[in-house]
Amino acid sequence: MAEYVIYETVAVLQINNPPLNVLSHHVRRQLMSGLQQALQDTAVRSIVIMGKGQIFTAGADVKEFGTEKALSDPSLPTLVEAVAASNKPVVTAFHGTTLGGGVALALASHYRLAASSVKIGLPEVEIGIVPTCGVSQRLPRLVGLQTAVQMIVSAQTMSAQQALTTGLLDKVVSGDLLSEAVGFAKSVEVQALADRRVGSRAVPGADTAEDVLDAARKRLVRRSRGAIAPLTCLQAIQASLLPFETGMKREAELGQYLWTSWQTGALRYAFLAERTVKRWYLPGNKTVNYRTAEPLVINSVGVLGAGTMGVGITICLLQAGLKVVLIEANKTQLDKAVTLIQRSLGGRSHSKQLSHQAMQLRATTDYRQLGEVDLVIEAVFEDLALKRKVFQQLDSVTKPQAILATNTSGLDIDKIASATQRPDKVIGTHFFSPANVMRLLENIYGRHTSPETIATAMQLGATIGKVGVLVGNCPGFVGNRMKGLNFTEAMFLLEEGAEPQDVDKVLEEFGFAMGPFRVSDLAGGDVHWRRRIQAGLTTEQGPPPNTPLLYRQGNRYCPLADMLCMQGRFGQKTGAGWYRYESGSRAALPDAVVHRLILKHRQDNGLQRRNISSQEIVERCLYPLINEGFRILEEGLAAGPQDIDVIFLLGFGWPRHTGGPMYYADKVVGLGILLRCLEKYRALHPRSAHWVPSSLLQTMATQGTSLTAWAAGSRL
Ligand SMILES: CCCCCC/C=C/CC(=O)SCCNC(=O)CCNC(=O)[C@H](O)C(C)(C)COP(=O)(O)OP(=O)(O)OC[C@H]1O[C@@H](n2cnc3c(N)ncnc32)[C@H](O)[C@@H]1OP(=O)(O)O
Repeated sequence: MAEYVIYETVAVLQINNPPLNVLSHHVRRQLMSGLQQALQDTAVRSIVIMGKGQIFTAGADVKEFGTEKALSDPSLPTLVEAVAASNKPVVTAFHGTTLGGGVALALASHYRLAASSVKIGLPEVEIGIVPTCGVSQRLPRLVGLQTAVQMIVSAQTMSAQQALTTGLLDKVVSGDLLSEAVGFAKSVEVQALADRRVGSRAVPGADTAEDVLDAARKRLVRRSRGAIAPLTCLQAIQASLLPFETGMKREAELGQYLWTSWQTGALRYAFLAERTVKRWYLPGNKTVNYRTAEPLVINSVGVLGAGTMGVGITICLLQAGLKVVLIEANKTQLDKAVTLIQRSLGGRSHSKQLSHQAMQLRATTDYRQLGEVDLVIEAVFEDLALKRKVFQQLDSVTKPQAILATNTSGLDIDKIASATQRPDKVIGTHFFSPANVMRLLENIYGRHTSPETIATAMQLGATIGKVGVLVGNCPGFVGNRMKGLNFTEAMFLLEEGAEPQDVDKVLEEFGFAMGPFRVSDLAGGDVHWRRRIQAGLTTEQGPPPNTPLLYRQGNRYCPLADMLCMQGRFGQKTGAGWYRYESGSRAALPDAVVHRLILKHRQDNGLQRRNISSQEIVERCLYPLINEGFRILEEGLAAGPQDIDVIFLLGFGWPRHTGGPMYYADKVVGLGILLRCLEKYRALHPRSAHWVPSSLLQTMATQGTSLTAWAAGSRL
């Protein structure tokens, strides 16, 4: 609701819709009625709009979007324009976070005041819409084009001080916001309003406008990769150079275009999915869930292994204020890791000026130092036998109630847990590299993992700023199990006529930051080569004895990646992989050696080259992965499609504007079309089991059920 209180001549409208004061329909109705009451009351000479509780407002109610309520009277644009039309001065005073629609109200007001700790932002582009309600027209008039572009297109928040400097705020206050705002409102009651109306001003620096817009356009064309909101927002900003009323019309047209686009639905879904997965439950037993399981309190964590992952994990833990004991048998490696960690946390190594966070680190070669920690994250080399040995040791040196987590990207959690006497306290915590940057934490429960252990791992993820997604135990878990198929098909496309750069280009145009071959070169081809060797698919010398070159373990197999690795071409780190890299450069250059290798492979094996369309590249690389997602749901290894989508959005750079693989399949491709496509490729490639449609997909496609609607209904 919104409260209405009079302080002498000032009417204060306070938004009170906890926790985030979103501008839901009932709030807008009360704000509008408060505004009208204040305008009619002759004793009222000025109006303050502010918020109660922790923040001013998180903006429009995203959960109303797509429903009638979003447009119900008064809509946000109607309310904002009523503020702009007020003939009594309106002062908006904000604190905490002020986003989207809150900024729109402020820009329509005559004065803007904020507490010094405020963060102001326009996240609309992230949910695929234009900042309408006059924001795209008033903001450039107030702060100039350059800052407006920066705020609207980057969606980054601005501090109170920055907002004051740019002219967005009239005053920053440090005392009690209510009394400051009331005092300020009184002081402006006699001031003329005409030149306080932002809409009546001209955009400053209009003479350099074209340069600013051109530069922004060039940047966005490069970065947007299929997302339509950023460039549309830029067009709206450009319209601020027109007379205000014409610009407002243009803003409305562009706003409507995005409001009804499929991409805004996908982006909104992504926003909500990231929050939904926090409400975890076991797919096979909903009684075990975030409400019923209590996490243990974790104050100190042991990290075992000071390689790249161990260092990244340690940084996250220290940044969250936890105490960390870092164990590494190799002293040189340990010292190197400590320097990296201290540097990353802003402290200087071997000096007394370590940051407070860095001082919470104890680095040692002695396992016994793990005796008092509440939880250990093992981050040693990805080798089952090694991990089992390490877990046996951990079991003997840690206190009995300590949780033992393994940072594995695909090994069997149950096999690791069975090396201990406490399988109920063993869990997988799969961090993504670089661990201190990537927001995803894939938590894997084993057969014996207790609800308390799961709750603790999920809580730890939240503490260190990650989005934890709970999944079941299977080779590769959810992320790598699905992702592997994408690379498999990408290689088959090389056999059939494509070059690595063709495949990468199409998938980058689809929205991925990097195509599969560039990703492979970045990650190091040897990582997966070792896994294929472990799985018996290949050997360091080539195919295992008596094995056909193009078939392994009953399925079609492409040996090209193995051939590159046998030549020591592991990717960027060796200067050559699917591409070549000039010394010190990360630019992937098409390589004639790879071209000849593919050509020879095709000739030697009688593989016919044909032209492959972009559409086929997308279908071949993405549909098997999606089909596997359906299998994962069918097998009860993920609670819902949101969990899978969040893994891909945050862990694998899946383009956010498509919502994630499962949303994309459901809402963009359509399950019926997906099924027919899988069947088509299954007929063409009968030796690839991943083209066999999952039964869940078949049922849903046949019954015309929507996956997202089905999932929303089954979520706790
Ligand atoms: C023709 C019609 C025109 C209509 C005009 C449309 C105009 C739109 C302008 C806008 O205002 S668009 C909306 C802009 N705002 C956002 O995108 C909100 C972004 N929110 C955030 O960044 C964060 O939530 C936060 C505000 C920084 C707070 O972060 P925190 O980590 O503290 O909390 P969360 O876990 O993120 O959220 C808690 C809870 O609240 C829900 N929520 C957050 N923001 C909104 C919102 N704007 N609307 C509805 N609900 C919101 C969030 O989903 C969580 O709830 P859940 O149940 O756990 O999902």
